[in-house]
This record gives sequence, C-alpha cells and structure tokens, in this order.
Amino acid sequence: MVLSMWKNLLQTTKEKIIQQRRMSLYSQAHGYEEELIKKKFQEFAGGSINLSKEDNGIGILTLNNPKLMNAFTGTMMLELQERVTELENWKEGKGLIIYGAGNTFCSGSDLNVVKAISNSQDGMNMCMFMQNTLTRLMRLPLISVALVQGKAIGGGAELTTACDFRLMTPGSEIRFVHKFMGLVPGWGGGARLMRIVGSGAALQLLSGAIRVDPERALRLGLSEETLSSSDEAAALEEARAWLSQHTEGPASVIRAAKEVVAVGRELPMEAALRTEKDIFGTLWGGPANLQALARRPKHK
Ligand SMILES: CC[C@@H](C(=O)O)C(=O)SCCNC(=O)CCNC(=O)[C@H](O)C(C)(C)COP(=O)(O)OP(=O)(O)OC[C@H]1O[C@@H](n2cnc3c(N)ncnc32)[C@H](O)[C@@H]1OP(=O)(O)O
Repeated sequence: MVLSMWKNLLQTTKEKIIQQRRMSLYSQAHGYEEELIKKKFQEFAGGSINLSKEDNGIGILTLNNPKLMNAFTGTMMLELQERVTELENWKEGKGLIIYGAGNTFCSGSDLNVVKAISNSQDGMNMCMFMQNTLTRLMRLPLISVALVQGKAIGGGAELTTACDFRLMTPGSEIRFVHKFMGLVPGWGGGARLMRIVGSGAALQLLSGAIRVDPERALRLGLSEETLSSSDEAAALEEARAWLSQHTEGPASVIRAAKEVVAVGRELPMEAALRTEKDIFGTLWGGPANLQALARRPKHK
C-alpha cells in the first residue's frame, strides 16, 4: 500500500517535470499562429534533419543541406521540431551531438525563405516557431554538444547556443552576422549568448558581427575545447569521446543532472531549489542509489 502510494507520487513528480520541460514559450495567447507558419514552411522544401540514436545513449542529429552550407529550409525547420519531439520521448537517451553534413555547421535560415516571408506576420511566427523548438531542445534531459566544423553563421550560430557545450574544429568559426542582415538574433540566440559569455562579450559579438575562431571562443567560454581534427568523421569521433566522459553511468542519473542544471539556468532560485528537490526525489532510494549503497564505493 505504502509502496504503491510512493510509486504514484514518484510518477506524478516525473510527469510534472516532463510537462514543465515541454512547455512552449509561445501560444495563441501571444499572437502565435503555428499552423499558418507550418503551412508556409511546407512551401520551401529541401535538405533534411536526420537523427540516429546509438545504443550508448548518444543521439546524433545531422543538419543535412550541404549544397546551401546546411541553411535551414522551411521543411528543415519542421523536421527539427519533429526530431526534438522524438528526443523528448527517448527515455534511454543521455547525450546529443548536433553537427552539419559536408564538414560545415550551418549558415542560418535559407535566404530564399527569409526573402519570401519578409512580412511582419510571417517573420514573427517564424521567430516564435524557432524559439519554441530551440527552447525545447535546450531543455532536453540530454547533455548536448554542438560540433562546429566550418561555419556557424546567423541562425547557425544561434543554434550552437541552444546546446550545453560547443566543440570547435581547427579553422572553424561562429559568427552572429545578423547586423549585416539588418537584424538581431531571433531564434533566442541573443539571450542565450548573453548567459554563456556575459553581457559585454555578447554585445561585442552582436554589434561587431565578430568572427569567433576557436581560440577566441575558448577565451570567451563559448567553446569547451578545440578538437585536433578537422576531418568530418574523425571530429565526430572526438566529439563522441568527449561527450561520453559526461554520459557514462545510469541514464536516470545523467538525465537528472542535466535537468537540475537546466532549471537552475532558467528559474529563479526558490523555484529552482524546489524543482531540484523534486528531481532528487526521483533518484533517492532508486536502483542506482541502492546499488551504489550496496557497493559502498570510495571516491579516491
Ligand atoms: C532570422 C534570420 C537569421 C536567423 O535565422 O537568425 C538568419 O540566419 S539570416 C541568414 C544568415 N546567413 C547568411 O546570410 C549566410 C550567407 N552566406 C554566406 O555568408 C556564405 O555563403 C557562407 C555561409 C559564409 C559560406 O561561404 P563559402 O564557403 O564561400 O560558400 P558559398 O558562399 O559559395 O556557399 C555555397 C552555396 O551555399 C549558398 N548559401 C550559403 N548560405 C546560404 C543561406 N543561408 N541561404 C541560402 N543559400 C546559402 C550560397 O549562396 C552558395 O550557393 P550558390 O551561390 O548557388 O553557389
């Protein structure tokens, strides 16, 4: 009886946490017309977003439109949303690597789409669509890495900031070119960049559209590490090895670690502490915890 009540409570807590994670930023109440912009995106087809889920709990998300330096067409924006939903439902997942096909990361929105939706209504809907998707990506209970090879430009630079970490290959660059387009970031990249590098550095990168090479990115704390290889397959292997240092262990624990940090990043202190308590409650007395107690490990 007590055990079943405890299980129910645990289930309710887990569902509450999952629900909070999936909550979109924008709804109809904000004037957001999702179905309208999705229909529009269908008109601009090309490229794809591919996901493979490996047995080690690492997912590999590939931006695949190398002809246009992996620029996001309309259908790629739709596919990104679908892949994020798939990742939200992947209970065994622990980590995620995002990278671009053809040895370059992503050159932002497809300029043909940008031109076709340059009216205010479509622009705002596109902005809210991408902010919703990238916020859900950032909140996934997976430790995420953007593997930056070649160029991450405009929306591509913004996408890197929706990941927990960035790894760069020699010769690669991250560049917020928005000012040259008469814009500021619209996919949430400005707000996220500010939290990663601080307000002064973020303002310099946006107002100067500065080319951030791996050395500068390391100095700014925008990148964790410069990989040794610029070869596509070898760099992906390096990124896998880097990420697996952080994803080794039971999925429940790794996912909870990410969740604790994700809420700490976004919520005010008291709300973050309460959520941390809820997440802690899902692990305390659970299988990984009991097995560790039985082993009595020493952490020398
Ligand atoms: C809110 C919108 C904003 C956002 O979402 O935040 C944006 O992202 S707006 C888009 C910002 N991006 C750009 O403006 C990129 C423009 N392109 C370039 O600056 C350069 O192409 C490059 C990305 C620096 C690559 O240069 P390089 O290596 O010399 O290759 P090419 O220039 O020859 O590119 C190959 C091919 O790809 C086409 N391309 C590249 N990016 C885009 C793009 N974003 N949209 C459409 N097409 C793109 C490029 O035009 C070339 O095609 P061809 O001209 O037919 O050869």
